[in-house]
Amino acid sequence: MASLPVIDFARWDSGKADDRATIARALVDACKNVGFAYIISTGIPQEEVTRMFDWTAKFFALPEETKLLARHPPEGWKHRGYSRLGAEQVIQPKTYDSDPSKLAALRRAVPDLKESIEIGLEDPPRPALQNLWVPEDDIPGFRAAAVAFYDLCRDFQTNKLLPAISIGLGVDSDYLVKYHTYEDSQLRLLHYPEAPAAPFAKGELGRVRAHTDYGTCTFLFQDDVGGLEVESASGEFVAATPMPGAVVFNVGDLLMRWSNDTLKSTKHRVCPPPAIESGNRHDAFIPRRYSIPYFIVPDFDKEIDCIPSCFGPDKPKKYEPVNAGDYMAMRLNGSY
Ligand SMILES: O=C(O)CCC(=O)C(=O)O
Ligand SMILES: [Fe+2]
Repeated sequence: MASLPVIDFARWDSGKADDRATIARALVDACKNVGFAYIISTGIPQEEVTRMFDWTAKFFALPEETKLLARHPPEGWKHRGYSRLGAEQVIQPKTYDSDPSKLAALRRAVPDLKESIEIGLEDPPRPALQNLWVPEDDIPGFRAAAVAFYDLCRDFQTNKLLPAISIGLGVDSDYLVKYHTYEDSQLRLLHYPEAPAAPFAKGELGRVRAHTDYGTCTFLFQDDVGGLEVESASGEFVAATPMPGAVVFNVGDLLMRWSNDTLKSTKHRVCPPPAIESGNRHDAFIPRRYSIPYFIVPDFDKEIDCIPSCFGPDKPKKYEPVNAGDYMAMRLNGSY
């Protein structure tokens, strides 16, 4: 049995209200009870996913100095471009009010060994969020392929996923879509390199430490290596084993707040898979892994106040309204 609920979007395309309501209910139940699900039949063709993994491998195989031509800016909120090994450290502080040196100490604690490139909308309204690309000649076709894949993800976001969550919460089907109109959402290509196993076994290095995602929600493509784990209600981490053809979906902190804690943003982490013994030639090593998450984030100028169906006389609002951009900047700036 799958470790997470499986939500099948196949019948969404029938266009019938009752088919859509059934999917919406199952998805929102998963968001309330688990905060995570596998989604199948997204409509994103599997050949395109495979092709994007091929591009991902090709991109990370470029020399470091080439990748650094698209270097991520030092400010975490300008979340575009290439972060080399160690540049970004996902942290989960109890509070963000504390002094910056405490955040820096958390980032250093058990460094995550990964590199990534963040891709957003081409020609965004805010120049600070312009995509950063390596020169076309260094990897011809990569930019067009990444932009086309971003558009496939955005299409699933706008025409299926956000409407389903809205319907499941009992608000208009375009309620959430209206907050995500000019796209601060971001596609991330991630590479966890092959590495000697010993520092991982000793706890000196990790892949991604336990955290919750920041924004509205995330869906993720993973290869067949494994390592993603999701915290269960009893506090144990359970493997989100790769399921061919499925994306792993999860609720982010902003949607949890927005829904007055009706929907759950659940902790997850990436652990190294079992080490591979390679005979006498080398020490044991952990295999490389690629993953491709797509983070759905509201337009930065939108005010996020409790979703109307999520509060009432017996369920008062728990949170003040917050500006989406201020909220995301607080979280993203802590990671760099
Ligand atoms: O690579 C993965 O499977 C998960 C990555 C993740 O949780 C994140 O980037 O927020
Ligand atoms: Fe995450």
